Amino acid sequence: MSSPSKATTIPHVVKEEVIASGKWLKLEKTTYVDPVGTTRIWETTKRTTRQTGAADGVGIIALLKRTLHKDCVVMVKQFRPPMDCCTLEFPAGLIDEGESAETAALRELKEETGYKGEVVGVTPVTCLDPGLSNCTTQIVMVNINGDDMENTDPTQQLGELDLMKKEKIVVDSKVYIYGMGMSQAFFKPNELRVLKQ
Ligand SMILES: Nc1nc(=O)[nH]c2c1ncn2[C@H]1C[C@H](O)[C@@H](COP(=O)(O)OP(=O)(O)O)O1
Repeated sequence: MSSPSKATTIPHVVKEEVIASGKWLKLEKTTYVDPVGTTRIWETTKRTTRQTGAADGVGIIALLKRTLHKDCVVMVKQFRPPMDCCTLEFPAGLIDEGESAETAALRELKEETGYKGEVVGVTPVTCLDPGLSNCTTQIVMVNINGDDMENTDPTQQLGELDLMKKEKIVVDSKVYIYGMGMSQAFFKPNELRVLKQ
């Protein structure tokens, strides 16, 4: 006997109301219709800085390439006020108005690490924490020629917050997942065929 079928509908947002707003973020009450046709409420955070048509920011996977060295993935350790500790992250930042993801990536990489890079790839717009926020990012792949004179003694241009010292470090989930993917591809490539391609 087949089970009674539930009515299905295309889920969609009906209304977005701002509950609180600051300089960088706002909290909204999102009224939406779920897949079975029930009207519900979701609490949503959004950035106030979003530019039309673009992702909010970029994340940068930068490979430092030097003669006679293994390639290194460049990461940044910085104090993050919402976490009240330092985090280990890929270099990242918000896209400025009128800026492309590629330009933002090279600018942020220079600011946060001192390295001058070359873009070799960029993802489509991806979401970051969709149960919490509509925040989006594009991941930009960058190569750094570490033999270039410009990249032999890189100097960071960090803000005040980045220089604060704290012991505890939380690893960004993107870094962790990247590490697990690399580990899987290297040590157990046959267990997940998609990683072999
Ligand atoms: N949620 C935020 N709250 C703040 O009080 N300030 C914030 C938020 N998000 C961004 N910013 C400020 C902090 C920096 O001065 C600029 C640039 O940020 P971004 O490009 O994201 O750089 P990183 O923080 O290094 O990723 O905006």
